[in-house]
Amino acid sequence: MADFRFDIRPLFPEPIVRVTSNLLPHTFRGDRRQCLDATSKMSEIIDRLGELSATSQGLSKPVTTAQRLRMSENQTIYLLADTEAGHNGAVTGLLKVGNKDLYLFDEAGQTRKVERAPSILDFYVHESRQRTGLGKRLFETMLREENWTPLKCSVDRPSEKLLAFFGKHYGLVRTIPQSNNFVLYEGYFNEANSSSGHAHAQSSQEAKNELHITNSPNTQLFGATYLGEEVNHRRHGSQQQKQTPNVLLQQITQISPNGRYGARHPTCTMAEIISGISKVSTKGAGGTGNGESSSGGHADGNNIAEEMTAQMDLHHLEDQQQAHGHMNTKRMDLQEVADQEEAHFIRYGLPPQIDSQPEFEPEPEPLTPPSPPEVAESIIGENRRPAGFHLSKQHTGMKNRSSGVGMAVMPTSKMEFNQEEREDFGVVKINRPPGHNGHSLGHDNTDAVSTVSSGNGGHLTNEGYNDLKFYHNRLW
Ligand SMILES: CC(=O)SCCNC(=O)CCNC(=O)[C@H](O)C(C)(C)COP(=O)(O)OP(=O)(O)OC[C@H]1O[C@@H](n2cnc3c(N)ncnc32)[C@H](O)[C@@H]1OP(=O)(O)O
Repeated sequence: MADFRFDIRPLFPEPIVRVTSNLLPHTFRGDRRQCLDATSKMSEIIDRLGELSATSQGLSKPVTTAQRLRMSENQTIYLLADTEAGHNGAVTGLLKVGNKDLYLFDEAGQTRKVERAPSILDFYVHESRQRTGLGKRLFETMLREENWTPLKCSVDRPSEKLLAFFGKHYGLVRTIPQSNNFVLYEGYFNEANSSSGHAHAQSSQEAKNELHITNSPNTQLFGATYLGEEVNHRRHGSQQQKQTPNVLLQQITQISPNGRYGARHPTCTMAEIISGISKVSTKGAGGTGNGESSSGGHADGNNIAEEMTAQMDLHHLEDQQQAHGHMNTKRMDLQEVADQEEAHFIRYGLPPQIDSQPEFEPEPEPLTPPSPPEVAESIIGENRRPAGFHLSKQHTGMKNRSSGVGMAVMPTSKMEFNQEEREDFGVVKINRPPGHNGHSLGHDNTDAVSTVSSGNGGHLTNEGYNDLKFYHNRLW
């Protein structure tokens, strides 16, 4: 059994506790000092149980760690303890669940995207207590708390023991073949079987949007967005689209890609900054100098500065928390992506697939003291001088290379990628509506003629588009 050098009983006023990203039992009440103590102990418990589970499943690296739970937004761990065991009590089981966006085959072999699918991610009962009903007890508690049914659970690469467990306790035997590592049981897509209504609503939404997807790299990268658009277009015609211009935008938001491409990004990204610049430059359309640009965009510029200051305050707070062992920032850099791929390899012996959505979360950055902040240079017209505030590396993107780049290439309302001809690397057309060639500087789509740069047009391409290289060099 998993016993510890400390008394686990204060952490387990109930035999089963629920732990989320704050690493505290759901029952926890205490002051700051007690909170730190509890998170540290809970981390140790989760790490140990995660290791035991990995060993039991023959994995070389745990799927469950405290650090990963801390970095995840929608995962929950249920821990089962025997407070009577030994001097300090013992922890006997762990069940990690979460919601995943999955591409799944239904019984007819059609691909469906299911958002926030209830998923069983890691399940372990100590060897000395297996087959005594503890697994069922833990699982039933989880079902109650999450308001899930066994049939609606997708199971991430179940072991033989877990398959037997589902068969014995819930009569679930017949699975729907999948191309990824998740196992679903027949009846998963039957709407009548939806317990919480969550999955039901999902299916209706899918049917509405015709979310059958192709296997093309574009679909994998950008999701099924344009299929929905096409269907909408065919069904309702372009008039409908004009009447509801944000329907497509909404689809783009809703049908975001999953896997690492769908990972939440920090709000301060190069794409957003460029987008902010475009807004500013709109005011100075046709202008050629700094004066027009900055005066026109003064209010927006202030807004951006305020926003960045607010974010800076927030992240400064996070930096302080990091120094105290509270790493709540959700960041992912290239090393982390590599780590996740490695974790996937460990679990599956396969390279990760975009739509398999295996259980991997962004690894946190190592616990290091916050680096000295850098002074950011304002990018807004005349305001291009050292800002009156400090930005951390996170704001400048120095440590967020993958996230920043990800956002930079994600289709947003401000960026499009329907290039009609080959262009130089690093050139991004901003807010050029489909079908427009955007060659005219006098065009009313003023975002495409940003005057935020130095005024001589030196940061526009020959064709009048913002040159990403310029912003890249300024910001990164
Ligand atoms: C997504 C994932 O996490 S996959 C990994 C699942 N975890 C593991 O394989 C780790 C090792 N196994 C375990 O930790 C446990 O066996 C669990 C979590 C699967 C089940 O917990 P238990 O406490 O054993 O479950 P519980 O006692 O409620 O139910 C027992 C039933 O589970 C199945 N089961 C449990 N252990 C075994 C086993 N060694 N061999 C075959 N079936 C088993 C059987 O159906 C068993 O019923 P039976 O004893 O009548 O045959």
